[in-house]
Amino acid sequence: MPLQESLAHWGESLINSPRTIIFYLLSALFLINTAQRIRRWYRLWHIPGPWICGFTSLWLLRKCFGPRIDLSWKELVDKYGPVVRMAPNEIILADVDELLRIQSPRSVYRKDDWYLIGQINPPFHNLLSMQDKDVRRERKRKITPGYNGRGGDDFEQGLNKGIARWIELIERKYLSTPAEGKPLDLALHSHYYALDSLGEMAYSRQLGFLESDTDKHRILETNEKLMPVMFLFSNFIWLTKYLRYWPLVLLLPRDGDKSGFGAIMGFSSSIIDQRLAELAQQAKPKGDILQAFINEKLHPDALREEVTIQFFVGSDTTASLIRMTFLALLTNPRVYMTLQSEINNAANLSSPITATESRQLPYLQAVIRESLRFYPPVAAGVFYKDVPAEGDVLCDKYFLPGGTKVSTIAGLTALLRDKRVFGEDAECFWPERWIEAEKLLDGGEKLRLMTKSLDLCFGAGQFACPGKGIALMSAGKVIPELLRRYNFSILNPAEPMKLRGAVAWLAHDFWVRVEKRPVHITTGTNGLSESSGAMAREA
Ligand code: HEM
Repeated sequence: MPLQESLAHWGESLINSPRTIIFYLLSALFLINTAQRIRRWYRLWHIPGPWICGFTSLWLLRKCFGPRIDLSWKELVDKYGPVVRMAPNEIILADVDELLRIQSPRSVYRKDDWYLIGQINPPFHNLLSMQDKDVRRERKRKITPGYNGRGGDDFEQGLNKGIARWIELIERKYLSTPAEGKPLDLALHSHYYALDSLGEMAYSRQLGFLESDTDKHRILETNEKLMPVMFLFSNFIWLTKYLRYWPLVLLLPRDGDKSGFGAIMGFSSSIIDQRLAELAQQAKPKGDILQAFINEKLHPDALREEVTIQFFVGSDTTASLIRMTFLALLTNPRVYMTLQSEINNAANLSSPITATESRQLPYLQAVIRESLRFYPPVAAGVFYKDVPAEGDVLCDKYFLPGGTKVSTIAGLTALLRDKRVFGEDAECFWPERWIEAEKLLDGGEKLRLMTKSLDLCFGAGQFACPGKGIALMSAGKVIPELLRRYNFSILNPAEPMKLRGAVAWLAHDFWVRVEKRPVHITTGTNGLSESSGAMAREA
């Protein structure tokens, strides 16, 4: 009896004390959480990686706040091998053949919810944010002709206008003399150039960044603030889903915004409406990307999404390629001088240099390839693909159950600095490696291996970037045109540029001094003379 009584008393006190109830509830939650974590750890226990990454995403979270997450991923690959666990369900893959296999047109891997960060205008989707394989294939089929220049216009016309405006701006405001220095921020201006020339190629309009020399609609300022947030969200997919709901949806750009990419969206919408109205009045079709999309009978909603996404994915990346090439040149005087003399010695170059001429300058092409290798423009993005439901085996060794997220970009920096492929000096910027590889008497094998890795900068197979040709043409024309006209030097050698990886590279304060070179440029086939101001204004 006394025992029964004391047990009943103990039971009562357990239930009656609120503190005790809270204690038991918290303990139960803790046990459930621990059990879940152990279950998640066990799913991929056989994948190498830091032990903490098997239980929590804290490692990834911490790296998201650092400036160079790509180098942290490389360290993991160097230490653990080509398949590494970086979070409980997230894998880095750094094997070229496996990356090509899982992205091939027949692969049943699909885009993960990570791509929802590319859905700039919910509920509508663009090619980047679409996940359904069949819907994507159909959309890509329709938009590819536009990216390949089948709108009719030569993309070069648009690029020439962008180049002319940049030169006109330099001549007007940024030419330094021994008596006076006029610093120019190459980080900012390369982005202005990328946006302006995309405006020309996408819908034959100038966006006016270079002409006004301002961050119109505060696009870049907003981008700079938004990208780190998006980057953080993109690594925590469950958060990304909430981005579609109030109040987080307010962070996303919206058609009609006065600033940020929403302003470009609004501008694109009005241009599309105007173009459709003109065509209805039998106006002569233009030859730009928009026209190519219209020719493929894209719905007006799809037109708006596909035209606008180009500015999100095409401007940061192209600007990054241009500015990182300049950074590499200005910090390697020998490479800089070799390239300048190749340009000086090339006979009868047009002005601006045509895409064909640019492709015929071997050292320039080697410099651009090396710049892509050394600073891949999207090396800080994960671009997860989901393992199909039946699971998959990577590198003949590692079984991944269905639903595991495999990053097809996180392994890129490790691959592009792999000494077995790029040589013992893979950690150095050295364009000659591409020229030397071409000379080897190995039937082109080494060059093929190097190029196979490098091409992964643009994704592959069914996910490959359709803007690759535009980006390479854009950089291939503007870089030599600026180098033949001006001498550039870095103003702050200790920290030439402020850089932070957040999917793309956020760069600012790349201050340089620009001086006119004593070279004579004859008016070439494209009509850009030494004084290009008149042409820029006409354009
Ligand atoms: C150096 C410049 C560029 C680089 C390195 C680059 C790289 C990439 C990468 C890695 C992807 C993602 C592949 C994946 O999902 O796995 C991508 C997708 C895409 N890029 Fe680019 N890009 C560049 C320039 C451009 C330009 C200039 C445009 C447009 C004018 C563009 C348009 C797109 C589009 C629409 C997609 C989505 C493709 C799809 O989902 O099938 N990109 N790009």
